[in-house]
Amino acid sequence: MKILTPSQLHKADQYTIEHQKISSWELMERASLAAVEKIKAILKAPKPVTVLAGSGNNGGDGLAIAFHLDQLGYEVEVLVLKYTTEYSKDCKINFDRLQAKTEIKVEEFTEDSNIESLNFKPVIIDAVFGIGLNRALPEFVEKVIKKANHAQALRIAIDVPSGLFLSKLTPPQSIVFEADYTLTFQCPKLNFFLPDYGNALGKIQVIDIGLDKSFINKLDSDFEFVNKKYIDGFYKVRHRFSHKGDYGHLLVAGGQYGIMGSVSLTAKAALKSGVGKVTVLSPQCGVEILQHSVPEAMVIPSDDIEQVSPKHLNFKPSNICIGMGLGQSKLAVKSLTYFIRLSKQPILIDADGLNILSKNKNLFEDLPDQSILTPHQGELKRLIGEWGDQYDKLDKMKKFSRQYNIILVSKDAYTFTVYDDQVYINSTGNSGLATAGSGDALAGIISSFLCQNYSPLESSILGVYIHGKAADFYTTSNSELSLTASDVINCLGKTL
Ligand SMILES: NC(=O)C1=CN([C@@H]2O[C@H](COP(=O)(O)OP(=O)(O)OC[C@H]3O[C@@H](n4cnc5c(N)ncnc54)[C@H](O)[C@@H]3O)[C@@H](O)[C@H]2O)[C@H](O)CC1
Ligand SMILES: [K+]
Repeated sequence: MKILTPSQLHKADQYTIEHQKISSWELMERASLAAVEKIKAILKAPKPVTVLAGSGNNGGDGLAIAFHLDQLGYEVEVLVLKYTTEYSKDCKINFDRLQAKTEIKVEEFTEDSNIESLNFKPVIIDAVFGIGLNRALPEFVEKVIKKANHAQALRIAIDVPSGLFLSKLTPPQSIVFEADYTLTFQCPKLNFFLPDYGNALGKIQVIDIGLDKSFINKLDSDFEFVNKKYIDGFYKVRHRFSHKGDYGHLLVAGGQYGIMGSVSLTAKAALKSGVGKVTVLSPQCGVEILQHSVPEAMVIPSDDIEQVSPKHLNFKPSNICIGMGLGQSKLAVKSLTYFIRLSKQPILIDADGLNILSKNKNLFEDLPDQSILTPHQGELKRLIGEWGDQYDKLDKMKKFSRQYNIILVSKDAYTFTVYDDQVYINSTGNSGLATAGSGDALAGIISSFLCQNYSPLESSILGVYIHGKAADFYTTSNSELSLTASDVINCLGKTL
């Protein structure tokens, strides 16, 4: 799903209005009715609602939502935060409709209003600002939002949590509506996925309001929101008449004394993601552990008891995955160098392998094209250097990926896969993934798809997607904090 900018969305609005021969008010009504359906599903039963409405079209949405909730028997009150002298055309239509057709109490708030008397119902709907916010919130609006954020209420933002900027980064310490749910129209917005105010979004639900698809398809965007529809576009169905040779042979190289679980998780995750065969190059101390923990994997003992060492292989791996538990000793550096130079296919480098790369940048020249690096944020900083703000970080990631022709999987609350100036933002996963071994499992999953003839970019996008999907499956019946990397692996079979 393309991630569009506010100006692209405005253009799509206009095009749709002209080509579907509808009025802007009808488009607003369509959007608002769709939002009401989502609100009903979230609330499950009517609850008293306070609608905070602005005087622009986001406010117009809010007034339409108030009207339709009232028609459904909800107890609704409306607070209009009149931050412009005039209502937008469509907002005014909805304002007049409320006055004419309902008994709803509509209170107009301006900068001279007394905020102390303000109370909220158990559900607060934020329709104050949407994609049109272009400067700091008026002070009186800030005060109302701050009070709403402290109220004992369920908070639902319409289109964008008010106070969040979309066309630039929101200044630190800004007041932003802290939504439990954000119901956003047509596509998510890039700033939703940046850590600065990412927690203000709550659960994001995208509402397709029928903007003209042919127009949207022609729009350029560097950002793709990866959902199931996107995955279905390249996911391969297996054929009955196939054999394990069709699904590749992965070499996993890593582990050291006391950290054998890392490669065990990687090997298991690779097997649970469909690779044909896995061989682990393991320190001698880990051979028995691996034979017990992952009987489906073959094991080659390193020449060293406690660490991996360069090793002549008696088979040609389809792809190599290296780094987890590798350590950063001289021998580890030698091993990484050896396998980077041995591999003619894209190689996946994770964990200590990345830290070694950061300290031996000469190795980048030897990386096969479209190799995959899977750093968490600390490892990313060591790879690409410190960044200023989040936009600077995005630029640095794109530049790094282009400079070395590699796929960069930046693991975070929303994992960004970066290649060829495109950024693929994953839609699955949850906070439970912030747990030991989660990255080892991801490395195995992505490597597994590499061996199954997905392109390195597809392998990365698909691997990140099902890694998060497995975590989401687990947390449908378990808490996020109880999630372990083994749970992710055990749930992989539930993902596609
Ligand atoms: N295709 C869609 O996504 C549709 C979206 N709809 C809704 O329309 C809003 C966007 O409406 P717009 O009037 O452009 O902007 P806002 O309502 O977000 O802002 C109101 C207005 O206020 C002015 N303004 C901006 N910043 C400030 C400020 N800090 N202080 C005072 N005034 C400010 C500016 O002029 C804005 O225009 C979108 O989010 C959806 O909710 C349609 O309903 C359906 C199609
Ligand atoms: K809003």
